[in-house]
Amino acid sequence: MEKKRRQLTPEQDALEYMLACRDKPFLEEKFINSFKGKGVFTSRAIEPSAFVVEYRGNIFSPKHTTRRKKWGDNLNKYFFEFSWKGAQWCVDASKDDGTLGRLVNDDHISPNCEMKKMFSEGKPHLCLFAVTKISPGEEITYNYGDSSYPWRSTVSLY
Ligand SMILES: C[S@@+](CC[C@H](N)C(=O)[O-])C[C@H]1O[C@@H](n2cnc3c(N)ncnc32)[C@H](O)[C@@H]1O
Repeated sequence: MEKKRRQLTPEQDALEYMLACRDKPFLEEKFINSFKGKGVFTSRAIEPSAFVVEYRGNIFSPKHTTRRKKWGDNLNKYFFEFSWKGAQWCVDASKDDGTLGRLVNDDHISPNCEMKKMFSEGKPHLCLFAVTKISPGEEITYNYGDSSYPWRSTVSLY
C-alpha cells in the first residue's frame, strides 16, 4: 500500500483519500489551549506539495439555501467559502464527523499548507497540500484568507 502510494502524484493521492473518506493515519487532533481549541498535528514528516487532508463537509450555494443569512453573518466557524462556476459556494463542516480537515487552524503569516479545489465526479472537494516540508510534531495550518479574524490581532502566548 505504501509502496503504491509513493508512486502516486499528490493529486492522485488526494483522490484516493477523498473517495475512501479517510484521513492520513499519521495525522491526529490535539487540544492546544482554550483560546485556539483543537488543532491537527503530524507524527510523520510531510514533503512539500504532498496532499495532507481534505476539508470535508456539506457543500451548498448560499443563494439557494436558507443558510445564506447565517453564512453572510459569518457566524459559523466551520464554513469555508470558495468560488466555483462563477458563483460563491461554501463547505459546511460544522457537523463533527470525526474527520480532521475541519480542525485545521489558521496561520496567515507562515502557513505550511494551502487549500486547493479538486474535482471528483464533477463535484468540488477542498484539499490541503503542503507548501513547505512539515516536520513530525508540527501543527498543520493554512491561511484562511483575507479577513480581520479576531485571533490575528491577539498576541499569542503559546
Ligand atoms: C475550522 S475551526 C478550527 C478548529 C478549532 N480550533 C476547533 O477546536 O474546533 C476554526 C476556528 O478555530 C479557531 N482558530 C483557528 N485558527 C486560529 C488561530 N490561529 N488562533 C486562534 N484560534 C484559531 C477560531 O475559533 C476559528 O473560528
